[in-house]
Amino acid sequence: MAKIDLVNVTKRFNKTVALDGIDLTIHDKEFFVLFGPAGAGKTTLLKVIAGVEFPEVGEVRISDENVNLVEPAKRNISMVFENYALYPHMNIFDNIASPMRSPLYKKDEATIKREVHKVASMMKIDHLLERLPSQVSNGQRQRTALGRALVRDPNVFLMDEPIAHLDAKLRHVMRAELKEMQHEFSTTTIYVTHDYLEALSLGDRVGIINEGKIVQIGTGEEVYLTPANEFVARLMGDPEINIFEIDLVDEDGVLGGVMLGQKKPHLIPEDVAKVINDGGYTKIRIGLRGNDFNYSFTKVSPEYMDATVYSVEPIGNKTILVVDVNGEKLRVIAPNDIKVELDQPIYVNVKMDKAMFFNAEDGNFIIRHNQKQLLEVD
Ligand SMILES: Nc1ncnc2c1ncn2[C@@H]1O[C@H](COP(=O)(O)OP(=O)(O)OP(=O)(O)O)[C@@H](O)[C@H]1O
Repeated sequence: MAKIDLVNVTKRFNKTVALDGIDLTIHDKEFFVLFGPAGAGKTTLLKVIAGVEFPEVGEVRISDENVNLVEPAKRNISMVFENYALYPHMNIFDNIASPMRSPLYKKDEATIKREVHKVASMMKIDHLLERLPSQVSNGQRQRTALGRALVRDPNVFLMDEPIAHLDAKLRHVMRAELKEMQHEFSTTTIYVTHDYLEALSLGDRVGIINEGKIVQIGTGEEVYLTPANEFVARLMGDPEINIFEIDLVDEDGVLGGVMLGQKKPHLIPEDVAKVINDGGYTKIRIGLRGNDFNYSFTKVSPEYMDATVYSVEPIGNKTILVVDVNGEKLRVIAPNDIKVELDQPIYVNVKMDKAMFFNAEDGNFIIRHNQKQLLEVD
């Protein structure tokens, strides 16, 4: 049982502010994903919770107790890093058992045997217990490291990109397994990643961190569908979301947006128009993900904009088309069997009902169509 509170936590390394006044509560038994770009402060945040870095300002509380002065070994926190350090001379069983043989958390051998087998079966490595780390695969080594961290029954489980170095296929498998195991953990977990798919699929909630500050906290759906600002929108998704300016035009009380060098405005959905009008926003940018376009090789209607194919990048089960609309390059997702030539004419229309509207002044999210209903859907 452990709830974690960070209260105004600031950590500097000389002139670098790694954590800048972080206020954050992780609920008991929550699987919380910390997501952000390189250098954002993710690892430092874990280290402050583990007690291996000390914040200059602020408080770390575990289960409502201030642990600032509690040394790392006494916090009963397990950490798994990308570079799992297994003992090379010990077999998998002894590696997993090692925390339970340490003086601080010592258990009797019968308990150790039971716990190692339980965890090993959860990790699907129970047939490998006699082998040395050098005799198992990368993925199995990683599972051993996860098992070793789990076996101690820690109050808190900190994982720093534990599967980042695995190849894409194995990462996919491990991601699915971690999700399955999540229910069995029942241990408050903070999981660091810079892979947005991992963030979206694993977390009860996702916290997005940038330059030492928490930018947004929400469920995967919330941060994907309603990112707090353009920065979060750009982080979430591959290919990156398209964000460009539109000029608002009011024709007899109906709000439209002129975009991408077109003459005719696109109609802005009524619920969005109301929020934009009520908020007095004048400079707007819209965000559209790769799926939020229709395209055709014939001009099916006047709304379709003239474009040309700028580049074609097949990636597995889809193709990313970069199309040029009046000099603006848009990333559009197409099926992987699409037949297309460079510089070929193409006609593109935007799905305004999918567009996210941002305030161009500060990059903050304003609204999208049907927002409330979208977030209510399970
Ligand atoms: N021991 C240290 N000494 C000096 N600067 C440090 C130290 N540890 C971290 N930093 C700096 O603090 C900032 C945050 O680093 P941190 O490792 O927490 O980022 P991160 O989000 O985990 O990045 P990554 O995804 O690249 O691992 C960075 O600018 C980093 O260079």
